[in-house]
Amino acid sequence: MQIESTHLPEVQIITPRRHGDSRGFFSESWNRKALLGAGLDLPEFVQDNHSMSHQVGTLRGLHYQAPPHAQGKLVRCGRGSLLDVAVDARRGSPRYGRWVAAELSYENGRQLWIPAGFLHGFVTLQSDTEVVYKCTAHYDHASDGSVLWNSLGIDWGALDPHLSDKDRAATPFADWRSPFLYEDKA
Ligand SMILES: Cc1cn([C@H]2C[C@H](O)[C@@H](COP(=O)(O)OP(=O)(O)O[C@H]3O[C@@H](C)C(=O)[C@@H](O)[C@H]3O)O2)c(=O)[nH]c1=O
Repeated sequence: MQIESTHLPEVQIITPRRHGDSRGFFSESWNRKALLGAGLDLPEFVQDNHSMSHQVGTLRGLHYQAPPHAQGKLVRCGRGSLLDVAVDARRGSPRYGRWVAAELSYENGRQLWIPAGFLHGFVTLQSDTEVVYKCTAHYDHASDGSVLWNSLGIDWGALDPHLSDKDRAATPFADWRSPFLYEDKA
């Protein structure tokens, strides 16, 4: 397992080892003990999600659930590829509004760890891309929110993405009052 930091210190890229043989490969896609041993203290996961997007350029995001239902997410790709994006949305954070993007694909096996307090979204780079992710809180419809995908200067590589009605009508980042607060642990 390999752990890479990004320029947002709380967001990390985890790449589990793949044991390949003539049949294909085997991989431990989630191993709490191994991640704890590597210094990553991920909270308990309570829900797994799986989505599939037909079109290249399908964009889902930028999503969050407000506290007390805020979710941390461990995201990976089951089929195809995507650009996965996390945005620091904690008011008072020195990195408020900064974002990181990582390409996750079936081939590269990378996972992105996105803690609570960050917006999450992705755009698909291949047709029929499947995204699978573990969440630290259950879905709560009333706490669910979306920030407008193109209001942060993120380079999505797609100018006219396929969006849900909810995401098309989302609030621009500058007009949005984040429900997240930065707690400096230092
Ligand atoms: C997210 C979610 C949705 N749903 C339902 C609500 C709705 O009828 C249908 C589709 O929901 P959405 O349009 O919100 O799906 P989607 O746009 O894929 O939303 C997801 O996007 C990514 C980027 C995330 O980070 C996720 O947390 C989630 O917000 O599924 C659940 O039942 N449970 C869930 O956990």
